[in-house]
Amino acid sequence: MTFKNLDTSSAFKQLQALPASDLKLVLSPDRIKACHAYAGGGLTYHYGAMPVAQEHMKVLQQLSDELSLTGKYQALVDGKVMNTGENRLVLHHLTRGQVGKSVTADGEDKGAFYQAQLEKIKRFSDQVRSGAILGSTGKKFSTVVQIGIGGSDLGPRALYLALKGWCTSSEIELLDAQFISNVDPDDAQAVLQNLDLESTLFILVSKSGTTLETLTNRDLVFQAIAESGIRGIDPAKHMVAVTSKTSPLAASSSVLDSFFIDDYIGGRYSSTSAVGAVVLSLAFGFETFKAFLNGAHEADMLALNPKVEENAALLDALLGVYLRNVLQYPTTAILPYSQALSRFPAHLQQLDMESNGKHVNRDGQNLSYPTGPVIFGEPGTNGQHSFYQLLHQGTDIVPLQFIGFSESQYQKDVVVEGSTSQEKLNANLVAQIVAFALGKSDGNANKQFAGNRPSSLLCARQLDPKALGALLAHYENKVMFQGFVWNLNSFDQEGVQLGKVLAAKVLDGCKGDEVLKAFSELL
Ligand SMILES: O=P(O)(O)OC[C@H]1O[C@](O)(CO)[C@@H](O)[C@@H]1O
Repeated sequence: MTFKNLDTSSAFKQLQALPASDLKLVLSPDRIKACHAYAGGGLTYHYGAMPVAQEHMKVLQQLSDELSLTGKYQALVDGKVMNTGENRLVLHHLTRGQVGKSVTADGEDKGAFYQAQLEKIKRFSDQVRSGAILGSTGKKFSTVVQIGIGGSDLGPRALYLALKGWCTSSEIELLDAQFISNVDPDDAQAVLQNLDLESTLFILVSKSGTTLETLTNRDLVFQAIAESGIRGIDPAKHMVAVTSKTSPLAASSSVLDSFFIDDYIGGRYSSTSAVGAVVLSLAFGFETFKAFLNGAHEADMLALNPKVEENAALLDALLGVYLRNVLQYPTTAILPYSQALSRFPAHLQQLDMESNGKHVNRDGQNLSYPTGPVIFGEPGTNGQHSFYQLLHQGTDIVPLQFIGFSESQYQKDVVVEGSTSQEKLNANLVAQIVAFALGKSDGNANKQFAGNRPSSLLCARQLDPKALGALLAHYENKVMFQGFVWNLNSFDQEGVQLGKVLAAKVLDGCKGDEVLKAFSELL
């Protein structure tokens, strides 16, 4: 398999020569109906409002073939070392099903290892939810609190919020889930002050077992339990750990139980491993979590298809490359028209920017072309009343990714002025796509909308566990394919180390560093 930089690709040179399609001329009902690809879990990717024509699609297929994008995905799931920076396999797909060959590493079958952890999580969550496992003072657990940061927080938190409404309306018994991530002591305090500690189970999540924020928050929790004055409460019976077998946390005796991941699951790709499985199975029950995994696995299987027009994640990735590297747009907005996805853009920020925010290729050589875009987003319609002004009339063009659903989760609605709230929500979504694409001419320049602002849409009937699993996997696979196109390693994160090292130096008295000292005296 050959790895080469994007600027050495002949298909990429052809792509650069193709002018963008003028959306104001090409957007039509036929085009909207024709331009879509199934993404799994009932989710469909629509790209009619992207500035590309049949010639672009032909060249994107050539680019995909020339760079062996699906071949690289196949190699990844077959167990080739794709995290070159850390010399590790990349196995998060295996946490939701077998996509490639069986993979053996560290003397064990990795599929069997993830499956065994999942079965252990099923047994544990069933026992907690049924009351077979109780808190140390005999109370049933009603709240779970995840303590973790980055990938040990953002994905599970976003997914919990995404499915809470669906589970409630499906009459699934819920355990309340809360999250503590920031080392700001006010984050932990805001959660701790409202808890009934006797009926709370804490989930300490750190793959490395060394993340200072997480260990500090664990100690704040232990301190709160010690200071609670509750007779007979045993902190060790109120905490479980999710970590890797090689981490310092693995041997801890101060937890009720431990669940394991390994070095082949990157933090930001860990939502489908024990990192997400424990909290989501406890909160919603294992069956809901399993349905979510099935949605993700379906998307993973679809992503193997070498035909670009039939592979939603690959197509989304390649269209993103066209926007980033040919049209030179530096930003992408993620706009879910679903309140349940309120934290999903925050998860995608880590997924995309920690993966592809790189300036060297997988061999450590400087790249001469732009890589991962800046990602930001908010749920519509709230965003419309905030930053959409710049999106419509600002000097930069920001490509947009809309996410929408025909039906709400709670299915409780009201008709006001002839339409339900869900109809109003989706009317806004549709209106925005068209407003961005077609614009509006006006004699008054202040009221002029230039149009030609590209967008895509991921939509399904309802945000249920399968659709959510497919949505998550769609983005993971998109980011992976873009990393292949840019010839970088999407699976390490050296860029977050320097700040950690300097913070430790500050805590250690700055060690003679005058610049650090001057700044530290400000606070
Ligand atoms: O699970 P851990 O080892 O505590 O790491 C937390 C997070 O820290 C990071 O390494 C970056 O700071 C993320 O990639 C990761 O998700």
